[in-house]
Amino acid sequence: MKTSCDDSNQLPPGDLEFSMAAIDKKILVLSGKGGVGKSTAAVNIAVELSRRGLNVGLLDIDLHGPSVPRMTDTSDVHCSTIKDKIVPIQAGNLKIMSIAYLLQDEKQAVIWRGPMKHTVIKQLLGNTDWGILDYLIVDFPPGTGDEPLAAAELIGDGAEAVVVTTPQQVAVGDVRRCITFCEKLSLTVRGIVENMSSAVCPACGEVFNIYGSEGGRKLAEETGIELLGSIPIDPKITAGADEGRPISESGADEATLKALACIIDKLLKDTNKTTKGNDNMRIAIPLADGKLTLHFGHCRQFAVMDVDPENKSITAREDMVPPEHEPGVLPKWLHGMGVTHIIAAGMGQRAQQLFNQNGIEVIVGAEADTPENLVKAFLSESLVTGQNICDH
Ligand SMILES: Nc1ncnc2c1ncn2[C@@H]1O[C@H](COP(=O)(O)OP(=O)(O)OP(=O)(O)O)[C@@H](O)[C@H]1O
Repeated sequence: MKTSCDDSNQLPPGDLEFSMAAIDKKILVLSGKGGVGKSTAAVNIAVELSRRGLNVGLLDIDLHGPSVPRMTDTSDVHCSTIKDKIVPIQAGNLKIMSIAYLLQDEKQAVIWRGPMKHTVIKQLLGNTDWGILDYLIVDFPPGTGDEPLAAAELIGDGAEAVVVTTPQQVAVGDVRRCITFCEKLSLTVRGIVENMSSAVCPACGEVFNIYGSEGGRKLAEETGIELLGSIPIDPKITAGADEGRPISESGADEATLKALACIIDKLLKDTNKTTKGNDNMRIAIPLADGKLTLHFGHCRQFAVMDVDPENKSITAREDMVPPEHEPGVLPKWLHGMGVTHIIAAGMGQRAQQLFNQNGIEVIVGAEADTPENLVKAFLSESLVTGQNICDH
């Protein structure tokens, strides 16, 4: 995988909440035990999603055995920081960050105590310059102990889990413990990946279900959680991972590639990105005294209006306090909340560009009025817009 350290698209320092708000979907890849293929699943899900044109982050917080650098051929890379932000490794539209990039030697993390681990995980999440992402795939520490618990809490609301298991594990309690762990944290379990489910004959390509073929399906039925796919044992996966190649570049068997494609299709199937962007509309209006402010740069509140464009009606309103105004922060914050339009009185060209880069359409020159009146006028195409009085 060809990589470089990305020093473009710098964002100003922000905290964990703001970094996470700019990421549409967070998928935590979990397993009840080590060695079942959790990192393999995390790396390949991230790579495949990025190959489908999505902006993806891959974060490895498996402190005791970070495998992502080896699997992505980035073991020799050391990360730089710019303006307090750690610059992730960039491979196309995939951004990779691993605890291993920050360690002087591999064993360093193993001796850290709980609070130190917590601080490092927080830094990796909040201080990495992820920018705007469609997906962040997180390779979690195995098990359901304190480390994964603390990490899941840091990532916060709205994350989903993918549980990786093997046919042997399906039969024991580890997977169920993982599911209980997710329930306790109110984490949605997006699906189960059954790994090493069968073996492919290298001579004829026939698939043998060494452990029987029903384990994953039965577990899915029993728990009501979708079986995303069953990946066979394929020596090409092991060899590819050791050479830093994802499954799709490892010469893996047809059955393996199909299984991986099935997992990605299912993950994307009901990804409702439209709720945050395409069909629905979310209009943000900077406020002062309940009306559109003429001083955008100083506004202390935004009305965020959900709109049904078909019926030209307002479906919800939420008033939000923005973070401190620093270049690039507001567009990122509003994008993270799924805002598609902003109605302002005046705005500088540079700020407009930043909003546009974040997929937010800017309407300038509106007059001080209530958010409801402005949005109704906008929807009926009667919004009066005059001069763009830029107030910086
Ligand atoms: N389906 C598969 N076929 C063949 N080899 C596989 C398969 N899945 C994973 N492996 C190999 O098994 C080993 C363990 O996989 P991996 O590191 O992904 O597991 P893990 O659950 O993340 O382990 P740990 O918790 O120790 O990090 C790796 O060498 C990997 O290449």
